[in-house]
Amino acid sequence: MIHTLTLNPSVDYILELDEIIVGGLNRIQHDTKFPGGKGINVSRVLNRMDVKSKALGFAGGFTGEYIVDCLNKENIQTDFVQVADDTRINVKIKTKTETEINAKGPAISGRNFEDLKNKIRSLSEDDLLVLAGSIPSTLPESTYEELVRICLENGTAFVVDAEGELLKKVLPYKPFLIKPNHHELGDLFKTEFTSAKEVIPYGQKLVEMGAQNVIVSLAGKGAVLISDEAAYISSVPNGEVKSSVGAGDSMVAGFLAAYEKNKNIEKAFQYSVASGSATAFSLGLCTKEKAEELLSQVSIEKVSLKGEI
Ligand SMILES: Nc1ncnc2c1ncn2[C@@H]1O[C@H](COP(=O)(O)OP(=O)(O)OP(=O)(O)O)[C@@H](O)[C@H]1O
Ligand SMILES: O=P(O)(O)OC[C@@]1(O)O[C@H](CO)[C@@H](O)[C@@H]1O
Repeated sequence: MIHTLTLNPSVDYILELDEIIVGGLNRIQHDTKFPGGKGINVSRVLNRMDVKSKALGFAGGFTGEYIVDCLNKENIQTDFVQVADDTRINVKIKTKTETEINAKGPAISGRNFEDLKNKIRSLSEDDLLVLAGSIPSTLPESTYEELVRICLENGTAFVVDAEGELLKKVLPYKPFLIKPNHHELGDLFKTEFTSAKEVIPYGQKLVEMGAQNVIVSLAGKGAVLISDEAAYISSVPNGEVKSSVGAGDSMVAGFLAAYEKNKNIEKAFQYSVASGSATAFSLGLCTKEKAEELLSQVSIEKVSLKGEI
């Protein structure tokens, strides 16, 4: 079974207004809240795609209760370690552009972390763990590495969607999939990208460092999948972006949902991009119907890594 791990979940509070006046009183036209955090978004999209998963992580206080309650109401199984402080609230401000204010998250005690590790220890080779998002500031940057070592011992495949050192440190353990966006990839290699093609050699470096499959998203400019056999460049559908919060997580969920059905990397990538765009074109996460409606607009070009196209 797929398990998602959100060490730093959030209540996402989405505020819509024409413009924001810094230093002034702003009245909101529309506001919504969602249970958020990257792993939780993956579980919610998987559920909409009829794939069962269990959401793990740390949750505390009234915000933690809200998240667990929302997930359970959606029939998503949860097994969170209860922590003393409140789960964070992240503010997403949607004007003509999108501004995100992500909080730090609660303190995690040594006991909390031990309890979480015991839950990861109970996974087997029939399970897959998705480790996604930032970690609370009281945990060290080796946290994901420590957890994927447990996965390796138990034969549990894993997927990582994280930034910087958190991501770099898990590569030698051979993640099945990683999904940096082009900014995160650029930060890793101290460079910038303007097109999908430019990303390929850097994706190949991540494959050499251990990743089995690398998806790099470039928002409206497309996406790339690189493995040790080939690279695929994808177009993205045209549409109006309503909120891109969770678009990357929807790509991970879409990829896993499709791969579980057909074991075909190229088709799973196409479904992944359609899912990402379906979320970008929605306020909140995509539905299966919306993702499938966009599928025919996602064209995939295979790029052989041995030279020919
Ligand atoms: N302007 C757009 N037009 C079409 N699709 C888009 C657009 N912006 C984002 N998407 C879809 O969302 C996917 C993920 O976008 P992006 O590269 O912003 O990922 P991310 O930064 O990981 O997302 P997140 O906001 O979840 O952190 C893209 O691959 C694409 O499918
Ligand atoms: O602070 P992190 O953990 O990097 O990201 C958290 C977050 O921005 O990611 C999700 C969208 O991908 C949101 O639901 C959530 O607020």
